[in-house]
Amino acid sequence: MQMISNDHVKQWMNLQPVTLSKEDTLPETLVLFSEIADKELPVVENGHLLGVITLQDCVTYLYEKNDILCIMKTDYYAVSEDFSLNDKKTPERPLYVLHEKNGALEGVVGNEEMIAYYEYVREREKDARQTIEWLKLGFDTAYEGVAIVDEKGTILLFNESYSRYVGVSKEEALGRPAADVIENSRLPAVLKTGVPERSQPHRLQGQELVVHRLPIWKNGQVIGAVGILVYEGISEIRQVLQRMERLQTTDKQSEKQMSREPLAQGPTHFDDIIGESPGISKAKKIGRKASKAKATVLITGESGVGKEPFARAIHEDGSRSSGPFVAVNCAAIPENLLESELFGYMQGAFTGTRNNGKPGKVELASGGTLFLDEIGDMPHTTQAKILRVLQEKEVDRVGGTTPIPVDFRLIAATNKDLKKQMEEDKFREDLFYRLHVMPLHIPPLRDRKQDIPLIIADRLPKLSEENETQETTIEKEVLERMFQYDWPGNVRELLNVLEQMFHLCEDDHIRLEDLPDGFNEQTQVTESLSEWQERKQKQEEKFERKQIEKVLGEVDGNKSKAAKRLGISRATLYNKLSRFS
Ligand SMILES: Nc1ncnc2c1ncn2[C@@H]1O[C@H](COP(=O)(O)OP(=O)(O)OP(=O)(O)O)[C@@H](O)[C@H]1O
Repeated sequence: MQMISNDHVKQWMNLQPVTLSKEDTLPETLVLFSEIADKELPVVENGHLLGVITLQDCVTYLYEKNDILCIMKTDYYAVSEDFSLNDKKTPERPLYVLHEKNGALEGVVGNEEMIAYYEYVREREKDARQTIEWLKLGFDTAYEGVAIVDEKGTILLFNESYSRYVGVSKEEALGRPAADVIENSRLPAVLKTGVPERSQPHRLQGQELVVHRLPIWKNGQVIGAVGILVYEGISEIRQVLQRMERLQTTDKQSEKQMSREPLAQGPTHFDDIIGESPGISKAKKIGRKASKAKATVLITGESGVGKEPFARAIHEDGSRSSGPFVAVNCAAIPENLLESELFGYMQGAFTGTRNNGKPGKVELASGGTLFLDEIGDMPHTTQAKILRVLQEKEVDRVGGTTPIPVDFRLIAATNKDLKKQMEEDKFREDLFYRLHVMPLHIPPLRDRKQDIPLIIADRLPKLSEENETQETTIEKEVLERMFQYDWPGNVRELLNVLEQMFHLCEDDHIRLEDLPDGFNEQTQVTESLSEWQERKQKQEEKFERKQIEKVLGEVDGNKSKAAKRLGISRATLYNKLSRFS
């Protein structure tokens, strides 16, 4: 039995159309024409269609003939009730729907019915467009990466998440064979076998993922396949399992230990570096590649963007992960101590040293990674020495005579413009090119504000967990205000602001009034670093003051007890109180 769809004439035909009988005259017929929108009328006898009279003929022969049968035509447009109005270009003339078996006239689809049908089609298309829009949005918002290929394995659809996972833009991917775009793709194999592959581990860009590969069957044939990346990484599943384990463990102490350890250090794997913006995804893609290579990586980006997490992730993801990760902040160590810190010193190298000498960080990094942070602040003479170490692969301890072989991978980072520094003769050109083998730039937070909610969603539950409080929530308006802000201190500032608000807020809910002062000015804040530092200092003072007042309240104003609780001396407490007053 044929299913009747909304396009079939049966749904639209007029069951009581205006009809003529054999006895009708031409003048009577003309009067009827004036009442209808069609230019043709059916002549019916005993429910059967004898023929049709056209308006044109009726007018032409009005004064010559009276009998309609003389001008009746039989070349009418007859269809059965399952005729689809969507199938062919619908004729301008009425459609006469005849019963398939007995040929009786069942109804007519004239002008009015066609107008109603077109109106319905327009509405349906509008709905379809809206549905497609929603599907597209949902497709791109989905956390899972989804790719759809046709029977030849050509990519037809590719969502944002997939694009992020494989680091290829949609424009580049669409229309290309899946095997060219997706590393080790098994979608072509699934197209061949037609057998779904569910929950399979898959390595993509050095990242472990769980994937489903599902063939699409239609009318008994595989017409395509869907690839779904389910989790951002197997490490995420591990994290979920760890979280569950943590919930189950009764030993609270070890529970705290487990949750605090990674927090104190920050992200150490690419999966833990939060952000899905194109900028951070690109940086992660380069970082993953870098972890597989041996070349020196130069990480650039403003202060607080997360250069150290990237350096750690490159180390952890690479072949040297079992070796040490040794970090040196070149800006934090006084110039005269930097060389002995980096290269070590021999016994008696300095007057007053009684020990047996000390290995430097370069030596300590042997078998692992040396991370030289703020390399732009390294003095010229030290730059020459580090260059020699890189070229010769051996280090001379200060005061030593025999070079010591070293084998380390170097990752350098800076928030300075090294090219400009070279022009100003502050940075050695030869060292720059030695470092600039795999450049990795981390964009500032203001250029990837879509990462803000993700960082908050990651950090806030951890703060609650660390502080053993109820899960803290945040008002949407606070996020909106955060989107308007420029974040000169980048992720570091965001984490700092979040922590302040976490401690200040009432009833475990962060509201607009908990935002530090700078945010409550409606104007866009674009401030210099020094202005930011000054404002940050004020915020910290405000926060400190609130903390002290809170503790003083808890100990009924007893300053000795308060100092003890705050972990500071009484003198420091008095000092702070006098500064606040
Ligand atoms: N994408 C991120 N996801 C989670 N935490 C992040 C991210 N980016 C940065 N952080 C955290 O933000 C803080 C600041 O980052 P970090 O110290 O690495 O910045 P930096 O670029 O090295 O700054 P500086 O140039 O001042 O050394 C750290 O606690 C780091 O763990």
